[in-house]
Amino acid sequence: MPLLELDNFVSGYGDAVVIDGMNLAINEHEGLSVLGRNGVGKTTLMLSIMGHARHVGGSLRWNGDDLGHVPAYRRARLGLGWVPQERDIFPSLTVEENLLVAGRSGRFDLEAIYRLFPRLRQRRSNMGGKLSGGEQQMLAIGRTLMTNPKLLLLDEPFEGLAPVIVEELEETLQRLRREEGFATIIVEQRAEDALRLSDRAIVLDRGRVVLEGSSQELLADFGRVQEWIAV
Ligand SMILES: Nc1ncnc2c1ncn2[C@@H]1O[C@H](COP(=O)(O)OP(=O)(O)OP(=O)(O)O)[C@@H](O)[C@H]1O
Repeated sequence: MPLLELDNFVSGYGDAVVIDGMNLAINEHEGLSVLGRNGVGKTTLMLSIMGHARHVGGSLRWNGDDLGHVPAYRRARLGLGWVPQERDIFPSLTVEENLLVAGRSGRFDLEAIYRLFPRLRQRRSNMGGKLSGGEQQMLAIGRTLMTNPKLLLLDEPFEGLAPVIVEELEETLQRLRREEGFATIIVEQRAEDALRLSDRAIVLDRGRVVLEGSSQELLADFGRVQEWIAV
């Protein structure tokens, strides 16, 4: 049974439909990239999975259970770990406090996060608002890992970061997948980076899947992806 399954799923905001009949299944340990131009609905898909957009039709299942009427805060408790594009770090809490407020018992505790991101250990007493963009992103990921999720949803984790930091983060995300077996969904403008981090990808246009395939396949035939994502 898939970990997460969308069946003819429709969602949006108010009267506006953004995700328009999506079929998608993600298995445990699987990595999926969600690609597409600005405004095609990538973030809305993540927000819908987390319960922050209006569910209009179709179904959304988690481990086979219908999530349709489950409020957002309970979805996080069920093992859906969301790392928002805005990162949402508490600026007046320290790095360590930012991590501890999210903590729930499980494999990932403070020590595990500091092993994964040694830079956060060095910065443990710094205020969240005083971190560089890369450190903020590490903290955002670390904080979500503290909830011990089964599925990690990352919205443009590399946005605005220097290439050397992107490389460091990519390595860490690879390790997480390989060693910890996380299922991940990654929304990214940098399509090639995302494809290298995933098993499979979908390309969206106007709230629908217009292209899908294994990441290897799509990397080998990247021109087809670019037809849909080039601006
Ligand atoms: N809170 C909202 N209320 C109403 N419409 C919204 C809201 N957020 C997004 N939209 C609209 O939904 C559509 C899809 O936006 P979404 O942010 O999901 O796209 P995206 O593919 O993630 O783009 P980006 O790469 O710019 O983040 C857009 O037309 C956008 O204007």
